[in-house]
Amino acid sequence: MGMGSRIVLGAIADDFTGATDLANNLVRGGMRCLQVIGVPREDIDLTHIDAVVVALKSRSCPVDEAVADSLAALDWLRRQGARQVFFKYCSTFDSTDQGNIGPVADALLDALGASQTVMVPAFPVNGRTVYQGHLFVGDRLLNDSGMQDHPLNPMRDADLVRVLSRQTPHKVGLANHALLAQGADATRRHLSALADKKVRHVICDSLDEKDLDVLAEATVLMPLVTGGSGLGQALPAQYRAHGWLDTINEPGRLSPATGSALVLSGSCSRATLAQVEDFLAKHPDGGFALDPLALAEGGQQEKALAFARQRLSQQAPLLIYASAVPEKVNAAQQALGVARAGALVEEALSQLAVTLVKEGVGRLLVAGGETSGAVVSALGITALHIGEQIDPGVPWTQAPLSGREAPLSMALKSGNFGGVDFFTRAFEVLA
Ligand SMILES: Nc1ncnc2c1ncn2[C@@H]1O[C@H](COP(=O)(O)OP(=O)(O)O)[C@@H](O)[C@H]1O
Ligand SMILES: O=C(O)[C@@H](O)C(=O)COP(=O)(O)O
Repeated sequence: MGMGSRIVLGAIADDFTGATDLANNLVRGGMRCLQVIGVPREDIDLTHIDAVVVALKSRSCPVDEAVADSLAALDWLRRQGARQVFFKYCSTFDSTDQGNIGPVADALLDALGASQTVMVPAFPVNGRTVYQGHLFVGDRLLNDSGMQDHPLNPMRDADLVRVLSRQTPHKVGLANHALLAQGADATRRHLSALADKKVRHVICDSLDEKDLDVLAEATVLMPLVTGGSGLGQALPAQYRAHGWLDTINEPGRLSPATGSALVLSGSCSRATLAQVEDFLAKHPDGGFALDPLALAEGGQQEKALAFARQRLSQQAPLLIYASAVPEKVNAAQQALGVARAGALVEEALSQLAVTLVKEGVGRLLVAGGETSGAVVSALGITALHIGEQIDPGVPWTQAPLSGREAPLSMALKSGNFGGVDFFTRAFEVLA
């Protein structure tokens, strides 16, 4: 551990790739970080670990479940001695009017006996910024960024004070850019003046890393902070300034990667579609396309497995993907239902991962948040050590796996993250 026998930061993330994104930024800030999948049932060794991120699947589930799971994670993290708790949600504030961001934050504040928290979704390097409480993706307001059509959490309002006010009975306030420009002391005074007026949640502007540094300095002593992964990169310097954290050389050091390489993609996000296209342009014979309609008929998964075995025996680059343009996805969803189409793909990719890892795949890249959740669960992985960043928000990770001598190297890519050559460059970073 950092200094003494406790972890410094305990984080609760509402999905798996979001957890990896935060863990990645904590490592970049200089913390040794472990990601656990769900709340650990037994004691785990946290020697030489400064931060633990508990990955939940609480973004789109019913509010009660999200609250209960988050409180269970909080309880476990407090028992590990976490000095500060971080509730990580999406940099596009994915949620509905019922929740889950407001209710989870309220429950965590109550459990911690705290009266106020900040909401800092920004991730500037990936184009997510907040100005006057309004969330932008690149140069578009959130409600004009594509997120208005998200299948589970359509985001049709960019005014986060208004969005959050629909999710909590408590007062919501704003710390705007002009305030942040005055520095950490002025920001702290503003937060405390808002607290006197019973403002429980403060939406924070952030245009760039400088704003995030000010926010980290102003909030380091708060029991609970919430946001995207951007704030996660700024906090470790503050922990060091308080003497809670050693200076760590190579906080993201992993063992050498071994085994063959495989890319599995169940993401249909725009960035992933471009990455699939780029891979196929470079390796025209290297891809196998899955289709939910063919999977439902039976036989396609076996064909994919045979194809994979042949490519792997030649040590050739390999991508198995269900990623498809919206028209194709809609057609499959209309024929099979949204849930069944998704489940067929997730099941097929998970089973392929389990079989192929048993047969020697040791470097596995998975694209898509839900897809990553399904694959990681099917592999029985309970904890991921965080290593080197491939692109902002996506690191290599390593997981011990029974039946495998060396750990499995995995990269879990959130749908909209990563450069166009991600599926090939990721393995060069690892080499
Ligand atoms: N061709 C397809 N037709 C229908 N659904 C699909 C198809 N390909 C993938 N899916 C499903 O779409 C969902 C994509 O979500 P996810 O993996 O979270 O990606 P992202 O991070 O890009 O949102 C998964 O449930 C996946 O199984
Ligand atoms: O904060 C972010 O943008 C990401 O960490 C994240 O949560 C992305 O969600 P998915 O695209 O659903 O993986």
